[in-house]
Amino acid sequence: MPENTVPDLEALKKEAALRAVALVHSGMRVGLGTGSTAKYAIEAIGERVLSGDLKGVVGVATSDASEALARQVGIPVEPLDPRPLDLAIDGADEIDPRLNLIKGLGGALLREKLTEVQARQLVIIADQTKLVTRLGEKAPLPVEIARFGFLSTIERLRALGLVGRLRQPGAQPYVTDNGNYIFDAGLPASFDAAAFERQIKGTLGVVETGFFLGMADVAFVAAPEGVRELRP
Ligand SMILES: O=C(CO)[C@H](O)[C@H](O)COP(=O)(O)O
Repeated sequence: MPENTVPDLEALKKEAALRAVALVHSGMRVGLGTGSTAKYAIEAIGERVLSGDLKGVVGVATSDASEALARQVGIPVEPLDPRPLDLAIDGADEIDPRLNLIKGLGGALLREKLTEVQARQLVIIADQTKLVTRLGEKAPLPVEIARFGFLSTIERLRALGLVGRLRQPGAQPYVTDNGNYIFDAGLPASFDAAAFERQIKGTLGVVETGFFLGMADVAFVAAPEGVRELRP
């Protein structure tokens, strides 16, 4: 690529998505992620379903938006049940060198975690801007909290040292598919992610955090030089 050329992020996201979709085979139950990168994967699975290349594939969607898109592109969708998923494909907001993740800037963290924890293989797709040396470097940690008493929950989170704000894109707070709010928390420069996760999850009013620790099996990360396959 010539110097000073800005990489086309959408093209990179699509390249990463196509690498993941190559892992989908007929008969699989596949977790369908949420966000602008996962969208390319859902569209590509749909194309393979419609062309007859993939038969008997069923999607389990991680958001209302992904479910609508999946149905639109021809992927049969089922609700999550206790059976394992063969594969889940999703984007991420940050990916550290051990493939620990921050997810949830798209607001779907709870359904993503519920779905992806049941996947035999969690495949992350991203462009290179999502790589970080430590979680919290670029993105806040989304924390899904109950609406009832949310100001009290936020006080409790602040008492843990989390500096942040309620997600509020307009006049009203952002509401997740589950009817909850999101507190976007800046993370300290140094912390033990697993211990911090337990502490935040143990806070009254917290529903789930955007830490996805030890969950990803592989990440396809696209850069102008090509797609890298990263493993923990
Ligand atoms: O966690 C997510 C949604 O809850 C997304 O996977 C994450 O925000 C990445 O999205 P994008 O591919 O649009 O950058």
